[in-house]
Amino acid sequence: MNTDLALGLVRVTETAAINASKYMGRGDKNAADEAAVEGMRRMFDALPIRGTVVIGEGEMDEAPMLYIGEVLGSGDYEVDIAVDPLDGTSFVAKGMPNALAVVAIAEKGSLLHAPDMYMEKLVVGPKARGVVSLDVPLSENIKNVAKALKKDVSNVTVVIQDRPRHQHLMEEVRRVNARLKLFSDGDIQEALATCFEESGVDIMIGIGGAPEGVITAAAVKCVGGDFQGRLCPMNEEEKQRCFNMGIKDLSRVMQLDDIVKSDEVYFAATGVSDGNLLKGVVFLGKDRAKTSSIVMRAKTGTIRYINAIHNLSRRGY
Ligand SMILES: O=P(O)(O)OC[C@H]1O[C@](O)(COP(=O)(O)O)[C@@H](O)[C@@H]1O
Ligand SMILES: [Mn+2]
Repeated sequence: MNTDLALGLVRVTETAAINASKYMGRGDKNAADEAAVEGMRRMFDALPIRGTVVIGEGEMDEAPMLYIGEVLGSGDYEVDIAVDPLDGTSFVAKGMPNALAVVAIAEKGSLLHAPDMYMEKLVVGPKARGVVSLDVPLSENIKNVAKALKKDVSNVTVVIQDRPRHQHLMEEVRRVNARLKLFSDGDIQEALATCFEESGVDIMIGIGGAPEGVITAAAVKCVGGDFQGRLCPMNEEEKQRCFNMGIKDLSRVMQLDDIVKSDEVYFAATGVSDGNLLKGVVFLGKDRAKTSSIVMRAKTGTIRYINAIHNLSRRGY
């Protein structure tokens, strides 16, 4: 795969982030999302790839752009694309921190092709790789992670999205006296934090979006952590959609290598509003904006932080 793609991919998330950040605090999550989608799509089309969206903004009938199956790019290098133009749409609408523009691309045929639905996820960092499973109780996973990290269980921190569907998980964390961190939205950023030791979180578990799951898996592969996922169809129609996309066994826990089959995978993210990992977009004077991004490649394990100052009028914003 062309290694220059890393910079090209950052342009995609930078543009999505700048576009979305114009909607900070306007109370309109759809407008923020649409702006991100437009920016992302435009910059994808400038890349020398022929990319197919394998998981993203919904299926063709329900999403005008970046829908599953959409082909992007102006070259012939074939890749799979997983997109979430704006993770944390409600953060942008409310003018809150932690919104990100994110994307992952990988060698053709290597990313999970699935509908835009829910997925159960379990994520840990590199030192706890191989010691957790979605098939065992959370309490057991916590104990195994404590052992792997050489920590007391009471010092292990589990991060969970604050939703009623996760009540039983929260109770289990409390029952074993581990630490619990809740978040309202944006599970990609929270999950990825488990792979950065200084973040102070060790395990992310819970049900969230499947596109976010595939993108998180790509990022986790780049940093050497562990990811497991299981699709959660909510009704017969969603089950049928999975079967139509070739997913036969819905009860099976998918391992990281099932979701991201190749090492030829890149992940890029740009902060829209300030977050744990990245700063948000800052507008400087009349026509400049500063962005902060991360881009990673699994094959080499390189993690790049890229700060950029954009001249908006010259770039045609
Ligand atoms: O809000 P729900 O239905 O619980 O879904 C959880 C999903 O929503 C998010 O919190 C926000 O996603 P969007 O901003 O892309 O809508 C995701 O990070 C998470 O995976
Ligand atoms: Mn999202």
